[in-house]
Amino acid sequence: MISLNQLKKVFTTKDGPVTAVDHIDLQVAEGQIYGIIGYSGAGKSTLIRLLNRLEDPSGGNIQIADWKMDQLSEKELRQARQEISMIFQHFNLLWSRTVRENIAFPLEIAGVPKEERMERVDELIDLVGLSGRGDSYPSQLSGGQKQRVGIARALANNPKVLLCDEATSALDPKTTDSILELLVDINKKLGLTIILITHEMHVIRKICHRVAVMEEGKIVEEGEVLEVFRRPKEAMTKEFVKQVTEPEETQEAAGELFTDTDNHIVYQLTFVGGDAKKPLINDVVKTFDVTVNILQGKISHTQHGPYGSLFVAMEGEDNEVSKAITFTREQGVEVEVIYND
Ligand SMILES: Nc1ncnc2c1ncn2[C@@H]1O[C@H](COP(=O)(O)OP(=O)(O)OP(=O)(O)O)[C@@H](O)[C@H]1O
Repeated sequence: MISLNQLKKVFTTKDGPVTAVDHIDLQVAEGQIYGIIGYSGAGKSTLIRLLNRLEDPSGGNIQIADWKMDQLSEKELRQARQEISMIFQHFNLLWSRTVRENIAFPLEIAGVPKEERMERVDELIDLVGLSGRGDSYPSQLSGGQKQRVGIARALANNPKVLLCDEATSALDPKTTDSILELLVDINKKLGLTIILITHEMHVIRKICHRVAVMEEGKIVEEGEVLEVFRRPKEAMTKEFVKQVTEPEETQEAAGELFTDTDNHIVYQLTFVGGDAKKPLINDVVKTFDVTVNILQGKISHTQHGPYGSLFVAMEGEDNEVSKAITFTREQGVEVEVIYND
């Protein structure tokens, strides 16, 4: 659905040129929820704004559905933008218009007759869970409800692609989850391709099928979400994965627990998919002469199945511990030493 080839954006500033997007190649399949994660300044917003040509590229190509986005006339761009919608961090609603009128706005621009427009608006209000709020003004809505209006408006013209620019960053965690669930719901119901940018790994973990990690305008790592969680390669990716697994807290806890004894090693075991359901610790202590102390464990759900992280301290003769670790790895579980006093 989306193909980027050597995409580049350089801004000219008074301090000289700034390369915000640096020769990016990217493919997104139809129906995918694709996440782009990076810290502030990585170039995410510029990249997403290039996709619908809110920014003009300095080089490279952008293909979305049948549109060669970098080569369109003004008229073609207007047509293409009906197929490529966007939602924003601060919703960008029209404050003097009701919910119904906000959602109807893109239909008015597209010249949809009034009766058809009203029917479509009612459908969209139902789809995003805003029944009964059609006559409210944005100022009378919560943040989550405002974003629901943004989503309904973005879906009005039956787009093929939805771009989400930090769409949940202004929302509290519970509201964030409900908006993410709505995005998954419309992805499934409508087969819509969704690209979202975020600085929160929780958002990627919860709804994305694939993820790209951005740093200094480049994509430094890309892959299926579960695979990236299981084996993050780049330092930047490992930092983002930590946002979900919380090893800092665990390291602190391990330090506290084991200051007075010696020879303790804390391991992080990472399970994905079906591995998360195996009674692995039970098998380890039955098979090898080791004791295992569980410090912290967590299973989270991703779009491709469960992802689990378990922090354990293991004690025993070196030989037995080493055999237990080899056995664990043979079960498809990643093992990493995170604390060794
Ligand atoms: N219009 C502009 N003019 C000049 N420089 C810009 C412009 N827009 C972005 N930049 C620069 O491009 C780089 C990437 O910015 P961008 O906003 O795309 O990053 P980001 O990852 O989205 O970060 P944030 O989440 O803070 O917006 C930054 O160095 C930024 O200062």
